[in-house]
Amino acid sequence: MSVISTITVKVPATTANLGPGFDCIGAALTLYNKFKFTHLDEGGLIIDVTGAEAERVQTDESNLLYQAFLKLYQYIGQTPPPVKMAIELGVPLARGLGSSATAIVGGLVGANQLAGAPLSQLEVMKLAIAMEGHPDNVVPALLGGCRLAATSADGWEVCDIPWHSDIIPVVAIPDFELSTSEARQVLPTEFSRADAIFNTAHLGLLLRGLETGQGEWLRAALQDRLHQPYRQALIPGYDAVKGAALAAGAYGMVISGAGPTLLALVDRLHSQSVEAAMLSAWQSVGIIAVVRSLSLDTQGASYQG
Ligand SMILES: Nc1ncnc2c1ncn2[C@@H]1O[C@H](COP(=O)(O)OP(=O)(O)O)[C@@H](O)[C@H]1O
Ligand SMILES: N[C@@H](CCOP(=O)(O)O)C(=O)O
Repeated sequence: MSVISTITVKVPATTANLGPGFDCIGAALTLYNKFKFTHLDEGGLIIDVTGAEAERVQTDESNLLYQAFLKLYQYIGQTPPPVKMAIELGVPLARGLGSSATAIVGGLVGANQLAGAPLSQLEVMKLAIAMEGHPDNVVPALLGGCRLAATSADGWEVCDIPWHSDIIPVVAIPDFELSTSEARQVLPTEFSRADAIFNTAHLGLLLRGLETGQGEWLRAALQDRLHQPYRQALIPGYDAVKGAALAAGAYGMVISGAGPTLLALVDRLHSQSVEAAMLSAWQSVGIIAVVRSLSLDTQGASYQG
């Protein structure tokens, strides 16, 4: 068996929703999965996974990275080549940090490069959104930064949301999983006019708060009535961790994506005290967590080889 070509794709974790922006806004974070694709001259599919919780990732054709790889070849009307995929996990699985989006974006970008780049970045983005079912993880995972996606007559309009450099995202990642599909099942399908207005107003305020770093706007903006009230019960310790983050000086705390990771937005001065407070609040209810201050990834998916 010999190697025809290789490509390595690095994709950032993402935090979706940011409170009031359910299913439309997300930000790429400085935490990464790496995917190495080796195009072989013969054979079928080989998947090798390393990193924490590697044993939890499927190594057959049901693997999401491979499903995305396949999707691109189907889209361009070609047979996928024999391939070895080496997955280096840096993004924890099913924690609300967009691990599935890394696999979807990684598989599509890797396949596109191995196939000689037949698709534009916009076409890859559309395929990724269709696979994930919502844009708020895959768009920032592909493009980097904080991104808002809205449907348009032609598909999607995506815009870059300015993020003030003083705003630090602190993620508190507990040692239990919550699948996104499970956390979507608890959501109502209809909302009151008051709740729709509440979220519209708070998302508008959030965009200005992120851009300016204005503390009062951020403090008021990080509220939501579309998903968090229904998901909090799935996250033991939610109230304790939120209380601790706010008392330590965070602007606010929200569920990262569908959870269970909790995300605090904090100014530089308070990031260490907020980290410590969130960690000890979770410990106090018997949950082991990893808490980290991260930065915004501005590059999105990148590749070499
Ligand atoms: N690096 C990866 N390679 C292959 N599949 C992955 C990878 N990361 C995540 N997945 C798949 O996505 C699932 C988690 O998706 P999801 O429940 O949406 O959580 P998350 O919030 O992390 O995106 C995993 O159980 C696994 O099936
Ligand atoms: N808008 C989605 C985001 C899911 O993010 P994930 O990181 O948990 O996959 C939702 O809230 O369901």
